[in-house]
Amino acid sequence: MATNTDTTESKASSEHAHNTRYKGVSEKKRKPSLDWDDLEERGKRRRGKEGEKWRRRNSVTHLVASIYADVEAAVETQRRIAGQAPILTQEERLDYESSEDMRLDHLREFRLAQMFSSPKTRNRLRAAPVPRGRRFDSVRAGRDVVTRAVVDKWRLLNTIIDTLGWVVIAICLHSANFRTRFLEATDAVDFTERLEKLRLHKESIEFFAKSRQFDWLEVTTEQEEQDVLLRDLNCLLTGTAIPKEQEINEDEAEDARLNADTKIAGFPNDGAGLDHPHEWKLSADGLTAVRLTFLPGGGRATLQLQSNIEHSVVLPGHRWPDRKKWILKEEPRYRAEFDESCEACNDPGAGEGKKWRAGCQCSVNNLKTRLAADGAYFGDRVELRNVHPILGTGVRALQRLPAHSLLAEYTGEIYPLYKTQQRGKYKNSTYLYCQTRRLSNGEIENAMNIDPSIHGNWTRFINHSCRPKTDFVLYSCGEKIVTCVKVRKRAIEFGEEITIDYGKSYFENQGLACRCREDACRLWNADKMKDNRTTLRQARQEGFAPDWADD
Ligand SMILES: C[S@@+](CC[C@H](N)C(=O)[O-])C[C@H]1O[C@@H](n2cnc3c(N)ncnc32)[C@H](O)[C@@H]1O
Repeated sequence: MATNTDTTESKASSEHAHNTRYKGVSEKKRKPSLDWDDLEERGKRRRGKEGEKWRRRNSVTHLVASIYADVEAAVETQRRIAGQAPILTQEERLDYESSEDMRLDHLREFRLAQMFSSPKTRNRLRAAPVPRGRRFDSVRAGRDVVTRAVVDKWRLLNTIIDTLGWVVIAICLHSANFRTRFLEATDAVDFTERLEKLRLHKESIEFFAKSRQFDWLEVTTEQEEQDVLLRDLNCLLTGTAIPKEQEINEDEAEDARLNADTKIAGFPNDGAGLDHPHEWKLSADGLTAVRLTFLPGGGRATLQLQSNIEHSVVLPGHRWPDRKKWILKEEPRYRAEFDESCEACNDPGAGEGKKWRAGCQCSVNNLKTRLAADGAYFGDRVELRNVHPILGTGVRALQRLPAHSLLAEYTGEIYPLYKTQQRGKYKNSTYLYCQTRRLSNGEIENAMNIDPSIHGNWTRFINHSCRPKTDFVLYSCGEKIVTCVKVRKRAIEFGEEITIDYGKSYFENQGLACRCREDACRLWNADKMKDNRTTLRQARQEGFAPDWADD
């Protein structure tokens, strides 16, 4: 995330590089230093004739002219664009697919890949009208000569940059999928449809890239900036991979967070000074990102930052009424007695009764890999965004999340049930989830609270819907039983809000009326107190009463 500190640091380092470059050159003769935001800002600020001139100077045609200075590149580019050679031969494609480049690209192309491969999009494309400015060429297919439309790549590139702006195009260029699709576009409509999707999610793309600190932010001077952009545009036009693409190494990033842990017992991120992308949310208009906070209950409570933790934590010091019965004294979630194997590795554990021991140390990540048919990683590619003035923060999918996939553990602080009856920080948290336990006689009982008010992950921001897209599910995993969020029988598409069913009692206990706006909404007037009850009139005025509702 480009936090304030990051921005200040990158600005400082940018200034340093700028000063080194122009050492001994008078202030007047120095070119101003730029960062990506400035570049974009300058374009926006310039209006009228001056703006027109600026845009022309910075237009892709101008940049592409420089690309053409390199004759070899130009020949190659023209050859490919003119369709005289296939854009990628079968062999080249196979090469690419098995290469390191593809692996590195994978992390960048998360949303584009899904966006581009949606069958819905493809069907709509087929039905789309023929655009103006379409050209044709002929290719031999067996004995036949087939006439097909080809798109003017320059014009297409100009349109893309006009639509997305420099910052977002600079990010998109780092997606191998985006580059391949651009080269493959044989029809302007083909790309226009995709471009529209990109435009709609422009801020999300920028937010995602910035919050993961993609390397295009590291360029320091105007010259370097143009060089990088030219290089990347050249890669786009010639169908080659961007050299030295930055690998976003999730493991390393996670290690950094975990190592800084130890300062405050139990909570991996505290004191780390490193912000996790899911500790930030985008405003409704997508123009700003703010750090997430929570105001705990209790008299002297102060606003606290919400931090991201990968796994739930049971802090020592709580008095657990049934602790005597536990096999592992510090772990209320221990997978004993359940007669269930670990769902990640099938380990059944060994021994009986009080002697029973789990034999594996699997984590929810092992579970995810095991359950995802193709080993894909789900769960991190989401964004937190202000979805509604009343609902507040919600979660949007930034990739297609297949039906039945396990998304993430519902993480938080684990403490005994009675704590919520006490005054102070545990009272009435709106994020509270009650994990259940199956007794040996088969009955289910409420077992413990998971409270992500301060320490949790993105799942705590999932809003309720009476037609939910996910469920809370208990899994046996490693030594424990963990609560996870799992997609229901319909896949969640890119850009959709992820929702879950909180249950009727949640709304009744909170004295809250549901505002999910679903036709099937059953809780639009679930407020607990009669005198605080939402009337049909109110609900209609606010637009969240279902059509069939009767007061
Ligand atoms: C677990 S939090 C979800 C994240 C929350 N929107 C936020 O901004 O932190 C639950 C709270 O979100 C709001 N909320 C979520 N879904 C809702 C719904 N369908 N109707 C009304 N309020 C809802 C309520 O204020 C609820 O107490």
